[in-house]
Amino acid sequence: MSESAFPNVPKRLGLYPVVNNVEWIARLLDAGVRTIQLRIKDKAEGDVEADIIAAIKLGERYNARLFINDYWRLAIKHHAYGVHLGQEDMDVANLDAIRDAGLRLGLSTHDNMEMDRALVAHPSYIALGHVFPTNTKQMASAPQGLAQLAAHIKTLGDYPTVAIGGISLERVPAVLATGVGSVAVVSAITQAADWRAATGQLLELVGAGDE
Ligand SMILES: Cc1ncc(COP(=O)(O)OP(=O)(O)O)c(N)n1
Ligand SMILES: Cc1nc(C(=O)O)sc1CCOP(=O)(O)O
Ligand SMILES: [Mg+2]
Repeated sequence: MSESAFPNVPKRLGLYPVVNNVEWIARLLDAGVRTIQLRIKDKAEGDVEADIIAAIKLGERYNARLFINDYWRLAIKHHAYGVHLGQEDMDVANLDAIRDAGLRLGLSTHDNMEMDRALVAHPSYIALGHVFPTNTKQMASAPQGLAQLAAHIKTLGDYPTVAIGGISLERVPAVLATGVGSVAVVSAITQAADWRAATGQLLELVGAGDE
């Protein structure tokens, strides 16, 4: 792995919905979201390529920061803003190819060891999870909680950071108090009784991120 850094992202990426289809990307960009992730799981590349192309086009139209989860080859091929990868993904992805193509990279971390490993790659941002229990994804580790999150944010200093996992609207103020630059959510939006109202309230609290 080379020692060069990935392209910068703003320190504050703001509200960061993680969604599993293009319809959500379209509605959330229209609602004012400017950092977003397309997270489709466990499909063949040929079955997701059209959705990835459509999501990237939407991201460009709204001048938004669209990250593609997992499908790094397609993200490179179609010039996405960025890619999000987990620790296991790092074992198989070609990080040099992602960086050489000029894409930003976000990496997941869940503890000190994973943070150290991620930092060696000099990603554009570090995601820290899961903060609270979550029903959206089966996690191998325990929730890290707010105190551990705050300690990690302090260690990371000026590095762009994203908190994820079990973050509800009610929990956002405490999460922001750790100094984290971005709040990633799935169910707080996609399972909300009124997604538009939830997104508006979340944007009000977290912001859409810096330019
Ligand atoms: C912003 C953000 N943080 C963490 C993750 C989780 O990524 P990963 O560990 O690779 O797990 P999957 O999402 O691929 O199941 C994420 N997607 N986004
Ligand atoms: C996709 C994902 N990754 C996590 C991590 O900790 O790496 S937690 C998570 C799911 C987050 O969903 P919700 O906002 O509904 O809890
Ligand atoms: Mg992954």
